[in-house]
Amino acid sequence: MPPRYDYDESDIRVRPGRRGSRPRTKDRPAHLDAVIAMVVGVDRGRWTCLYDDRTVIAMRARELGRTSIVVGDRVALVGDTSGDDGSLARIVRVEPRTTMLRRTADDTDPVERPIVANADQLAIVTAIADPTPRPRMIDRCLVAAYDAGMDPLLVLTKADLGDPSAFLQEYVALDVPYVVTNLRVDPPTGVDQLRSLLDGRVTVLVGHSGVGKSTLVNDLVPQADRATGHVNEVTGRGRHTSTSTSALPLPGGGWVIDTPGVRSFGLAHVDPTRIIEHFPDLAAGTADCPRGCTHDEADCGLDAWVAQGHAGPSGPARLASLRRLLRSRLGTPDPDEAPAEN
Ligand SMILES: Nc1nc2c(ncn2[C@@H]2O[C@H](COP(=O)(O)OP(=O)(O)OP(=O)(O)O)[C@@H](O)[C@H]2O)c(=O)[nH]1
Ligand SMILES: [Zn+2]
Repeated sequence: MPPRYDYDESDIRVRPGRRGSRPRTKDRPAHLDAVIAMVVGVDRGRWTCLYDDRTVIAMRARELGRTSIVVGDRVALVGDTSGDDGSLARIVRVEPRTTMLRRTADDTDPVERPIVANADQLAIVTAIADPTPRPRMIDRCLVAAYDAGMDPLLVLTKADLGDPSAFLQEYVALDVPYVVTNLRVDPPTGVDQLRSLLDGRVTVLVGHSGVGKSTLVNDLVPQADRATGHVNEVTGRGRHTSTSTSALPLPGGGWVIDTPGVRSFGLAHVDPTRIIEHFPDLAAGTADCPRGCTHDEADCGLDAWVAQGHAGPSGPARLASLRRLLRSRLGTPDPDEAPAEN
């Protein structure tokens, strides 16, 4: 079998170039001299890449058209890869991706927005209080993680503000690993455990503003300097870091990728008939469903199954969450969900 490449739609759509002379995908030069770098930041048409411990700023080659290039992507660079001040390399190719975390603006928006490539873990960061946990947002993130082929991880912050057991009880049936942190004690608790869960992996952090993501990242990556507004040494860009996605190397190996601004996941790209598969605690309960059950209808077998306690104490809430998601996905907006932000 030929290798599968995760080409963007702009690679396969045959459309004449604006001047009619742009090379087609198959005619692209091979760029045998290219080096492979990792994209660690994106800002206004410039990609910050890490190659051989050098931070190289690059632009996108014209021949790539509108191919999306996101943090985590492995890219082929040509031109000036010195990383010297003012130097600019050129991205000529995006390597095949192992995973792609995507979202849409809302549940019916047809435009997919790729967020991060090649990450293998999605850390869903929630505060025990301040701000109040939003279980449906967490369920959405879980669906996004499973759909992207990433392992979810629950990070529950601000343990000084309340008892996490009730919250965790909601997710026991899911078998999702979790860690509880408290940075208001000396020494802070949970951070070492979190560090070991991130070790050697590429983890994307998502969560609402104020849950303590930046504080955690600063703890995990001492030179991260998140959200201070200074030029960031690792990403090399001068923009206020908390407004752009960036990948930071963990001292113990692996990467942590902070995604400020991703407050919600639109899931228009997830096939509604597959959403149930992303609720592993409920999926087994569909055995008694009628053929083609949408799981949001009177005959659905899930009601009885959940009522019998098979999905644990959180079953009813999770079933309600599944149905909200299905309705939203099918175009009935949920008034309680905050609109997604870019
Ligand atoms: N009580 C308590 N507060 C914490 C803890 N960790 C962080 N905070 C505070 O929570 C507030 C928000 O933390 P940030 O790290 O800025 O939160 P964030 O998720 O990065 O928010 P954005 O930058 O807006 O995306 C800050 O005032 C932190 O000091 C904790 O363990 N307990
Ligand atoms: Zn059903």
